[in-house]
Amino acid sequence: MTTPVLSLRGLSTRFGSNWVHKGVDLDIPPGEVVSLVGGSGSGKTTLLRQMVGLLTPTEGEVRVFDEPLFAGSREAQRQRRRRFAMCFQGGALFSAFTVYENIAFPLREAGIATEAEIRELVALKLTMVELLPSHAALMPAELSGGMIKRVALARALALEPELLLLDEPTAGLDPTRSASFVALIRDLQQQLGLTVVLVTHDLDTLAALSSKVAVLAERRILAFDSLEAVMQVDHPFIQEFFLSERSARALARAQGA
Ligand SMILES: Nc1ncnc2c1ncn2[C@@H]1O[C@H](COP(=O)(O)OP(=O)(O)OP(=O)(O)O)[C@@H](O)[C@H]1O
Repeated sequence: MTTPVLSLRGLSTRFGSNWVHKGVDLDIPPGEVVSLVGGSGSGKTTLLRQMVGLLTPTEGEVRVFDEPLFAGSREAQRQRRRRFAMCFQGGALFSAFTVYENIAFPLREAGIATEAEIRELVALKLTMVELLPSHAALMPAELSGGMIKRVALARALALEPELLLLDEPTAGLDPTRSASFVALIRDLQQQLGLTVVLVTHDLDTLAALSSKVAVLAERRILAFDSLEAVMQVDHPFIQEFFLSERSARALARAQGA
């Protein structure tokens, strides 16, 4: 069996007396695009934050690239950290930095490139996300919602990660901008051979991107399979989420695309 890029093993999360996750197990093989869905408050964002080490689960283990997330020396952890990146909902750009400085930030922090190389890499990433060289000088406050997401994606791709995590990548975008951002993610995923985990409420995004869907319900991963297979699972959340009239329309649109 292929070694998973990301594994969650017996992961449980408690906030005060509230258990959000209880025994979450999930293995994500390389090259998959996995959409994580679940009801509001089911703990999707929390799980994403645990996957990148921003939060520590109460119990259980997160493994990336076949090693515990926090295994080894500080340097080993830094090396591992460079192999994955997360795009936060809303972009989380540094508001006092230009677009250029935002994208250059991870490269500077990693200390692996000269200023001339950084200039070249930033230009390359801007092209990758279909922005113009002139956008480099803009401040985040001067950007549209779609541009913010593209800059956040360029910054996440700066160190050429193998694993990309996206929290609600199309939230707040109108349908046209959402479709074009989804197409960009799909193209980059294929070009770069990325493994992607995304949290989304948006069925158009889910249907257009996912090779697999993981359903978080009853505090665990209730189903993990292709969209078609997951839709067959007889569970109230799944039936409501995928088989409502609105969902059927979105899925039909995606299949016709
Ligand atoms: N730092 C925290 N302290 C206490 N409770 C928290 C904390 N972070 C999250 N929670 C709680 O954990 C639960 C899961 O939150 P989370 O944001 O992960 O859910 P979600 O599935 O992403 O929700 P949504 O779809 O509404 O964004 C919620 O009940 C939330 O209130």
